Amino acid sequence: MNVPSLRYGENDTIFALASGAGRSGVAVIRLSGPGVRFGLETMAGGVPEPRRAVLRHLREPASGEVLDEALVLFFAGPASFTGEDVGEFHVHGGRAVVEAVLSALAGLAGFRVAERGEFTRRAVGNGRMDLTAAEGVADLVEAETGSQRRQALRQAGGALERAAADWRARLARLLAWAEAEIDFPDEEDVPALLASVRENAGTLHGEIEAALAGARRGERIREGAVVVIAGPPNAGKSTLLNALAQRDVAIVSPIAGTTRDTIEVHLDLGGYAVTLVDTAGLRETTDVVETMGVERARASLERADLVVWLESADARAEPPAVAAPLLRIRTKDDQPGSAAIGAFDVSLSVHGGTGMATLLARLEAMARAALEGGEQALVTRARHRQELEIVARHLDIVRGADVDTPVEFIAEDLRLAARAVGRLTGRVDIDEIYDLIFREFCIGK
Ligand SMILES: Nc1nc2c(c(=O)[nH]1)N(C=O)[C@@H](CNc1ccc(C(=O)N[C@@H](CCC(=O)O)C(=O)O)cc1)CN2
Ligand SMILES: Nc1nc2c(ncn2[C@@H]2O[C@H](COP(=O)(O)OP(=O)(O)OP(=O)(O)O)[C@@H](O)[C@H]2O)c(=O)[nH]1
Ligand SMILES: [Mg+2]
Repeated sequence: MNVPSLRYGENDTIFALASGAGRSGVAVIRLSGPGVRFGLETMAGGVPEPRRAVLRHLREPASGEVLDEALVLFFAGPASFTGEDVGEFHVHGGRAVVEAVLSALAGLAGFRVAERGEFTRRAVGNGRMDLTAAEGVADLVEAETGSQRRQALRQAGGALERAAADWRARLARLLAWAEAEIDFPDEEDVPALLASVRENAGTLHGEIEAALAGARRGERIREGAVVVIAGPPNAGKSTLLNALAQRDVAIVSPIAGTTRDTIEVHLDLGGYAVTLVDTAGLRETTDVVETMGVERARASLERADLVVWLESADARAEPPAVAAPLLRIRTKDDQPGSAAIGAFDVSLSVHGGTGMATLLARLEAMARAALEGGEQALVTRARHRQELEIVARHLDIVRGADVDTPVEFIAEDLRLAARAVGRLTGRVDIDEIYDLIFREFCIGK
């Protein structure tokens, strides 16, 4: 069925610089929409054979001036990234070249600059991928570590999309059984039918719970694990942050209470993304600004996946109780009196250059222990987890239904479960919505 489009600008031909902003060797300008053939004819003198790169002069349509010599590509819809006709100009990456080609495109009738994510949005709208795969594409562009890249690639390739489509189809089948029972009640079959619906709901429930079990690791891989450096003032926290970041991020000084704001640095720890947070030294103080810093430090400790607690001979304190695992570090072990510090996991001196390899190895091992396997997780965002928790809740009710449960209730839980999967994938079944509306009508109306 052809549903008329209500989205503004959906029939425009969109274009954008697809490669990064700024000077580069080659820049890719991508076009998508019904006007692509016209655009290629007007600016490149013709439409290349699909999926074959050709070298062409790009011309300013009005003046005929040659703007660049470029590689030109054409992908005929629907076999393209967006599902529409797609064109590409691979131009020399200078600012003036890119600017001239973009402004020539802007002058073509029906052409406009693409909005953020609009190419992928059209791919979803044209059924090329679902929302979870589109999120995977976004994650692939953002990926900073190997594990993030592998996770995003799986998701962009449809790992969650396929699982969700399967869950959805099975829910629809269970719903059809339940609804047949509502419309054509046949007393004798009820117990057998109910047993079968319950059993199938139980199997589905198990699969959703298994997906949810990997959610924490999946989300941590994507967002990065949070490692908080904490300890008393002057313990060498900012010095350690700078050493791990291999750049001068935080101010270091012999004055206790130097750091006030929390300072975040993104690190690749053995292939895993980690956000390293430097915090204000914990102590009671009358300084208003430092007090705010200490409050921020305590808030960071609460969201930590790992706390790295620092102490030195000239800065001693017992760690506070925290939920996350805690690694105790003795710093400045080049200082006299260091031996007096009792229990610790790693001893190091940033100035002396000792113990750093041991600390890094410990951090990598802890990151691996906490995140390994997370790249295979189906659930990589809170959004996925929340929808699947709704699905699991309704399936749990269905699998526990007894003979007295009205079949209408079972159908309703199945419907709510299916709807949550629909929100997850962004594929809301039009037939289902029609069914919901027209079921209220009577036959013959
Ligand atoms: N130059 C260029 N490189 C790029 C992209 C692009 O759009 N342009 N991509 C964009 O993000 C990624 C590649 N992704 C793509 C995904 C699907 C299709 C495509 O044409 N799909 C058709 C045909 C499939 C086939 O031949 O196997 C289809 O799905 O029907 C193209 C690129 C990364 N590299
Ligand atoms: N001897 C020695 N001194 C160090 C070492 N690491 C840091 N320091 C010194 O210790 C002092 C405090 O270092 P910071 O890194 O600013 O300490 P901090 O824990 O961030 O302190 P606050 O931000 O005030 O909480 C500075 O004078 C550093 O040079 C080390 O390995 N050996
Ligand atoms: Mg500091």
